[in-house]
Amino acid sequence: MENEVLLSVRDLKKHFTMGKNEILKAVDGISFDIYKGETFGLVGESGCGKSTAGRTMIGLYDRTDGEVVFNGKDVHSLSEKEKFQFHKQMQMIFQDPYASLNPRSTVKEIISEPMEVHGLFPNKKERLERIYQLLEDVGLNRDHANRYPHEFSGGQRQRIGIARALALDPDFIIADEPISALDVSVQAQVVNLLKRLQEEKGLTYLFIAHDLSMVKQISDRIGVMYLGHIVELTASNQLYNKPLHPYTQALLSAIPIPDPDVEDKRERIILQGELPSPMDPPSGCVFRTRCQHAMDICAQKKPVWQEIDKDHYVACHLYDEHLEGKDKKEMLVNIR
Ligand SMILES: Nc1ncnc2c1ncn2[C@@H]1O[C@H](COP(=O)(O)OP(=O)(O)OP(=O)(O)O)[C@@H](O)[C@H]1O
Repeated sequence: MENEVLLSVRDLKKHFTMGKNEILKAVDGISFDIYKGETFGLVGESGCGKSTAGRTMIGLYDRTDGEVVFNGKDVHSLSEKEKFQFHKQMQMIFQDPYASLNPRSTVKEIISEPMEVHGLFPNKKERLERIYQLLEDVGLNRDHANRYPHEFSGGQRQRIGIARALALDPDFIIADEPISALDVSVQAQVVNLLKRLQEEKGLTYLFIAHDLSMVKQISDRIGVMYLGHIVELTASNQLYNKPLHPYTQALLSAIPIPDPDVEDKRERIILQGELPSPMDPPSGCVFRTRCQHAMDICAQKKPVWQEIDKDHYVACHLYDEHLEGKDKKEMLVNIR
């Protein structure tokens, strides 16, 4: 069956003006499609532009350039009326559920608010029934409705945030590091909940995270971000089994393997130094990975975004056509 595109991002840029003449290129030309019903994972280290990409896609930030097309419409060119409708279809779940829930509101009020704003379930009794249903959908119960956020654990608070995001029955949810602030034991529960809700409600997710191990479990396809760019994009399994970009290889090698025999034998690629600033980005990923050989080429020109295997895209000079034969072999040997 042909994949149906729900959201299409084309050469999207979001730059922040910092000082007089200083521009921070948080997102600097990213392109990908998200298919109906899938989970698209966006991963990369802190500061690479994942959240900014998500916020620009949902229209919380204006774009600097490029476009985001959702259900055939350009998100940044909607009329006020269209915007209102659009916000019903696209929701966001945040990293810190405590900060995103009003501490002075009860759970009932928190979940009710988006419905009130959009005039859904005007009948109070029906709305309350809907709130109870949403609480049950996320593994809480109706007794929780009159309590306040501080009375809940981190995992439960994230469930409240998810219930609120579901209140308008959206098609698409951006989950921005939804499990990073939670205990490891609770993380899997929230991931399982998100998966179950996806199946039950036919949801499409953009799942933003810095931790590749968890992203693998939930994502169908993954885009790897580095300093405002996507450097590799493919199906989740393919990315784990055959990572092409040295940066992806380095991120993967940082994930611990539970089997000590395998863990002892494998070679780790350590990312070197602090993550460089997008205010003053280096050319390529050479300072973070071991790809010393590509340094000269990266400084000269940006690598081309190309499909190396079926549905497996990468932007890296290691895969340039002109680098056939000995040069290419040498470079590949040096990063593996
Ligand atoms: N509103 C803003 N104004 C100015 N700079 C910003 C703003 N939001 C983000 N940035 C900068 O843009 C860059 C990308 O930040 P962003 O939060 O998108 O990265 P991230 O990959 O989501 O990282 P994290 O996981 O730490 O949130 C960073 O250098 C950040 O300081």
